Amino acid sequence: MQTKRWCLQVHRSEGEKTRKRLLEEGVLDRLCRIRSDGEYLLIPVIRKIEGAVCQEFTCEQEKKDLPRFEQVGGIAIMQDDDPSGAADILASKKTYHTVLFAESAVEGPFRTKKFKVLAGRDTTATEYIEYGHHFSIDLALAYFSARLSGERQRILSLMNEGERVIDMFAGVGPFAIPLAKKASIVYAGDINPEAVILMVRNIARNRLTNVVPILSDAINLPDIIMHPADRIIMNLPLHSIPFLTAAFRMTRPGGTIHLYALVSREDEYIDTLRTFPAKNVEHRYVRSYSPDRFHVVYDIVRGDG
Ligand SMILES: C[S@@+](CC[C@H](N)C(=O)[O-])C[C@H]1O[C@@H](n2cnc3c(N)ncnc32)[C@H](O)[C@@H]1O
Repeated sequence: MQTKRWCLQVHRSEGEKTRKRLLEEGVLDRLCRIRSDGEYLLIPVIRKIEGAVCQEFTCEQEKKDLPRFEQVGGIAIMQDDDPSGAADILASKKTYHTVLFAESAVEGPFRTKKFKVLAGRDTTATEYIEYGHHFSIDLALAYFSARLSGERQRILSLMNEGERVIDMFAGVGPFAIPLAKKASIVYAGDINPEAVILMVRNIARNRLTNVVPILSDAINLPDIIMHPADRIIMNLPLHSIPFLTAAFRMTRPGGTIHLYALVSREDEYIDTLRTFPAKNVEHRYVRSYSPDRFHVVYDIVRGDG
C-alpha cells in the first residue's frame, strides 16, 4: 500500500547508523520500506521529528486493529480491563513481555498507579531506552512516563556546557541522566526511596559520575545543596507551586527554573510567579491531560532580587 509518511533523508553512508538510532529511539516506522533517492536514503518514522520531511512509501498494513495502549519498554499499558485485547497486544510484538491495566490514576505522594497484569509475565518492571540512555523502571514502585522524552531533549538543547543542575522531583532519573551529558553536576532528589534506588541503578548503568542522588523532601534541598544552580527542574505538576520558594533559594540570579504545572489556561500561574523575583517567564504547552486540563511548562529566569 502506497502512503505518505514522515521520514529522514540521509546520505547512504549514514543510512545504517541512522536506522539503528531511530530503532533505538523507538521512532523507526517498521511497517514501511526504506527507499532510496539517488545517493540518499529515505528512512520512515512514526511521527514528525526534527528534520523530517513527508514522502510516499510502500507500507504493510497493521495485521490487526489493536486496542489503545501506551508502551513503556517491554510493557504495554491498556486503558481498559480487556484480557483478550491484552493477548492480541502481547502477540503483536516479540519485545512486549507484559500487558498491564492501570486500575488507578497517579496517586499518593510518590505519584504511582496501581496495576493489574492482563497478559504475559507477572511484573511491573521493565527496561526502557531513551535517546541511548538505559533505564530500569518499575511502574508500581516509582513514577515514570515516556511522554516527556521530547521535553527532556528541549531542556538539554537549552543548556550550556558545565551547568549546575538540580532536579527536585527526579523519580528514576529521566531528566537528570540525559542532562548530565552537558552538566558539570546534577543533584537529583526524590522523596520515594524506591525511585532513588532505581535512579542509583540507572546512574550506574549509564556510567555517570556527575549525578548525585538525594533521598529527601524537596523542601529540604536548600539546606543540603550549598552551591546555587544554573538550572532547576520541577516536574511535580499537581503540587510544585509550594516548592517555588525553595527553588528560587537554590537558583543563581540569571539561572532558569523549569516549572511543570497542570492547568486549564497556559497563563494560569503567571500572577503567582510575579510574586517571586523572576526577570522573565515564558510558558509553553507540553501535553494534554484531560479534556479541560493540560500540562504546561513555565521557563522562569531568576532576577537579582
Ligand atoms: C511526576 S513524578 C516525576 C518524576 C520524574 N521527574 C519523571 O519525569 O519521570 C514526581 C516525582 O516527585 C516525587 N515527589 C513527590 N513529592 C515530593 C517531595 N515533596 N519531595 C521530593 N520528591 C517528591 C515523587 O516521588 C515522584 O517521583
